[in-house]
Amino acid sequence: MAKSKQKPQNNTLILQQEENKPQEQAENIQTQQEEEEEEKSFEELGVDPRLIRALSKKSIEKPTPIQRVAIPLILEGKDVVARAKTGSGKTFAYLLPLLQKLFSDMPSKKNLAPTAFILVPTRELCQQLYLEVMSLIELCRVQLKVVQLTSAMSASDLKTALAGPPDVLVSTPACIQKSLSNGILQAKAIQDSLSVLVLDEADLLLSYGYEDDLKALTAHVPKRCQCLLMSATSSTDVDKLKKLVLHNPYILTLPEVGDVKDDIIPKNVQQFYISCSARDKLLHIFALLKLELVQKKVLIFTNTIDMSYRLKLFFEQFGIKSAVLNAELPQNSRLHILEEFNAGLFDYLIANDVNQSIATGQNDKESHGAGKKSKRFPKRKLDGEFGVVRGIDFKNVHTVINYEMPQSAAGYVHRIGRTGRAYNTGASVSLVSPEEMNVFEDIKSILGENGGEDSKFIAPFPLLSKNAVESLRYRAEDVARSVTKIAIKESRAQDLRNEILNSEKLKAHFQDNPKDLDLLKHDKVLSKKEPAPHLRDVPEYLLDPTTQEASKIVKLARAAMGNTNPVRRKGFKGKFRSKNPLKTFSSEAPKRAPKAGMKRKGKDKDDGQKLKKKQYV
Ligand SMILES: Nc1ncnc2c1ncn2[C@@H]1O[C@H](COP(=O)(O)OP(=O)(O)OP(=O)(O)O)[C@@H](O)[C@H]1O
Repeated sequence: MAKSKQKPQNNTLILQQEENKPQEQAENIQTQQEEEEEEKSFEELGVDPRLIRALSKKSIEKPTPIQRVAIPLILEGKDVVARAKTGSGKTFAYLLPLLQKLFSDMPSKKNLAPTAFILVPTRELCQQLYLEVMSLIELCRVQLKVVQLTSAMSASDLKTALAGPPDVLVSTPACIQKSLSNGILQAKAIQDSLSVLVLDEADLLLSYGYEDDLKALTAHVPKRCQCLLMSATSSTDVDKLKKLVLHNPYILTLPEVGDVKDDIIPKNVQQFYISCSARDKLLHIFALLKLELVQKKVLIFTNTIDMSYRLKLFFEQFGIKSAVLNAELPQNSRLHILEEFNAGLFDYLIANDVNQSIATGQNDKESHGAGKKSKRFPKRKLDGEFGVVRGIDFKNVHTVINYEMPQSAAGYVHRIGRTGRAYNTGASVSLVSPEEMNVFEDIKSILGENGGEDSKFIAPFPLLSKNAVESLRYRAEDVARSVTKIAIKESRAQDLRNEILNSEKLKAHFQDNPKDLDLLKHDKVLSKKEPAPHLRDVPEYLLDPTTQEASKIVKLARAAMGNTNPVRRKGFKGKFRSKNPLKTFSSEAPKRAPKAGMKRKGKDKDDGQKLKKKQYV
């Protein structure tokens, strides 16, 4: 297959890879697009007015570069591979034309399988995507049936979901394979009905272990089916998938995606680092948060689940409320934590993004051990379909903190990509210990650093002075000592038990009230030891003027961005109390967590204790 010449455009590089098309034609496409595409509106791209109105209700007015190029091609029915950085709007780039096609060619009543499959690597993405599609359809007031499959579904659930059949199916490849092998989905029906196949987050599909599932499916994908492949990075896995499913695709690559520096990280994300010993990391993160030197909301990454709980327990002693998200929690809880965080119910989320099943080589993607209970104690199996970072659209994250460095540049890119989404700005702060310097140097060089020199792209964090850090050392170290291994173990087990109980109730409740979120709090206090009141505030005499100034600047910037209040979802509160099946929990329903530094009265001192009582009576 001959590759055509590469030619950079304003925002997009198009590589034409069609065997049958002469080079000349490829270039014509480039030139034409070069002139026209730059400032096109959704309307000019040919997007259906109903979809444009729906986007407008989501405050989305103009297309992103990848959308400008991809939408017309997909509307024309072309196979497309789109590679664009995280947060560049790839989802709408395929979803808008896909839905538009379904609006105009209403699927045939004779279809025995869905018209469109959207395959993603994790359940979190399935859920997020499903909600996105549903919300567009509702806003457009069009009758289309969309379902998501999860591997927790029994054969009869799958059968019910696929009855009809739905027009759009959102799933992981494993669930499709399960349905095929159970005879719930017929290969012949797929051959007759499938018109569009989307592989989203394609760079991750193979690394999550779906190669065999995909091969089994692609054997039945008809030649006429339009195939779309979306990816944040380019890799051999993407190439493999491309060969597996696509016929003469148009390859769209934003120039940012590649192997040069200011590439895959959005330009609107400022990257910083702080160099400190592993032992001093707690002290530094405490200073960053307590002195308010970073903008909220903050997403904090660790490499182990225990470290996430260590941080949470440490923060609690200073009145900083946070929630932990990890692969061992039940799926409903994880989805709910994500939704609450996105809705602005708490400001600090501590996430662990190491995919243990991949790390240990164990293929656990069909397992739901986290949701199973042994008689005495929940069995801690990790969920291999869990994807906390990859592709998840965290809303309004202004700062990403790498409390521990990721293992690879790709991991770094995916973590940092959770802020600065679309046209927003964001910042990242990486705490780098001497032991992590090698991986940090690798990341810098892969991102285009010129060896050894101080980074222009990942700069030293300027707002935290040595004095400010040292003034907090005593209290930070004192509290750090109290967060023992046993305390971490107990809290982790307690959180898991709570969440398993919650998860059952959540599942039942959300089946009836899919929009209710305000049910359970995930940022509840886990410490047995009550936080000492004097630790909640940093006394004035400990603050040096430079730090106070820095903190003011951050606050001013936040105010200028209109980010002083947490984002709350419309219609979020009080709608369901009367028929809330979680009555036992309603008294625990999230009051706003007190702002850091605000004193609380004795009554709501220990939410963890109260919750425990309610749950175990
Ligand atoms: N044209 C647009 N204008 C403003 N915001 C947009 C636009 N298109 C998408 N968005 C928003 O940008 C955010 C990121 O979009 P999306 O999740 O599609 O990015 P992505 O490229 O798929 O990222 P990732 O590779 O991390 O999955 C979403 O919140 C989405 O609603």
